[in-house]
Amino acid sequence: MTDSNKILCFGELLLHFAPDSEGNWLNDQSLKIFVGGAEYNVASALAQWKNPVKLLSALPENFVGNQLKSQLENKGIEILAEKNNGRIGTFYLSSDGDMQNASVVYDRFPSVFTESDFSTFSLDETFSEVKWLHISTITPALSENAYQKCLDLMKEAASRNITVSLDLNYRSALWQNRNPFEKIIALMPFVNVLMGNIWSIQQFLEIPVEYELNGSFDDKNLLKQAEKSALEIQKKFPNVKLVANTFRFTNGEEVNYFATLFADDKLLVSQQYHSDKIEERVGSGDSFMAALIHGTLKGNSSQQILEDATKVAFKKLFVKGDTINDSINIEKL
Ligand SMILES: O=C(O)C(=O)C[C@H](O)[C@H](O)CO
Repeated sequence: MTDSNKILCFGELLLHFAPDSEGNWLNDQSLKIFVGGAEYNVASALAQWKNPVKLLSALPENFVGNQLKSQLENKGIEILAEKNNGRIGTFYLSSDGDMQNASVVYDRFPSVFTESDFSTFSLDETFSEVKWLHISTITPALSENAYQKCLDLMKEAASRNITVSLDLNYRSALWQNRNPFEKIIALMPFVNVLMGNIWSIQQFLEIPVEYELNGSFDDKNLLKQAEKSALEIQKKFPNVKLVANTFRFTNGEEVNYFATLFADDKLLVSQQYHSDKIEERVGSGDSFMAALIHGTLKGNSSQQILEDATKVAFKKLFVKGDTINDSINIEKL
């Protein structure tokens, strides 16, 4: 029997158009394009660190789809691609923009992913050699089929003893006029590793931020709240073994960054990082998630997992594009 050692990620592959914010790209007739998508970003980092990875996604049946497929394969990502005549989803975000605010323009409805019924691959094929499943809260927001597939994959993973991770990343443009609570709460019983922050936990799981916070990154109440939220999560969902929180405080170009990990009934706190100038606001959380998966699968201590993931995520703030590059080697941070 072959050992199960693959990480399966499920999510939409996107093209990210990154114009400069002054609009010079129009005169220059030149636009930066990155390949993105939260789960793809995780898969890409994991593959770069030599983990066997599969991505369940969707690709159009045209040369764009074929070229993307080759690109992924060259990176060492095995792709299970649903196919139809749709187009690849895209988003526009200027080179200094932030996914979390209104500056992102999505153009992904419909797309080959949002139109898919995800029926091409059987569960046996999808889960063959898999030991970890990763999904983010972006995917269940995309279509009823995508949400249903998240639920089916998570249920199946739990029944096969496959670890399940969920990144609680909130994209307001995707949940307009909808409360995500009901959908996300239905996924939670199958989750073992959760990543987010005290505010996304409040947003998705309705576990409130109760401590008064003064807005500064060294407010001790942030830690008290991180512990309280994690305890509450474990009370409601005992299968959750790890809860990671990232704390990114940006003020203009300046950034302060640290993270926490609740593991074995204890809140661990990482080293703090500071820079006067942030270079890239996209993909840092995804690189944190990838490092969390990598370190857990390697059997590293919880404190080392946390320190490595925090350092990776901080370094990603200086790497352009949605994914990490060779400058971030988790074995030599
Ligand atoms: O917003 C989305 O749906 C994306 O997946 C795009 C980005 O790559 C992702 O948000 C970065 O975390």
